[in-house]
Amino acid sequence: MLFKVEMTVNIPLDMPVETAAEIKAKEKAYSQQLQNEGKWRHIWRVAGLYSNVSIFDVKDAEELHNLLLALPLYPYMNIKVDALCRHPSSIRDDDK
Ligand SMILES: O=C(O)C[C@H]1C=CC(=O)O1
Repeated sequence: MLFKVEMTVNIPLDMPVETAAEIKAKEKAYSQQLQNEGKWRHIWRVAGLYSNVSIFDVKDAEELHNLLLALPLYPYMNIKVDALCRHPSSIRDDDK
């Protein structure tokens, strides 16, 4: 199943810079692992914001839920999820 996920990060202003850098490095490694596994299919920065729009390709909503809760930045994120389905005009074979 495909899901569009919008993540907005709000790191507390009083978090030490080194702590924030450590969490961000873990987040990057986890994100790239999921991208390599094909579960995190796309990630785009929303220009001007500490937000991304991502497409996840997972078995079901429960798998997505578990992946999102494991994000190192999860405690500092607002997350919005929308389920996607194939558009009838799509020319791509992998849009399902
Ligand atoms: O920077 C972000 O948008 C938040 C998060 C998502 C992937 C990653 O490496 O960091």
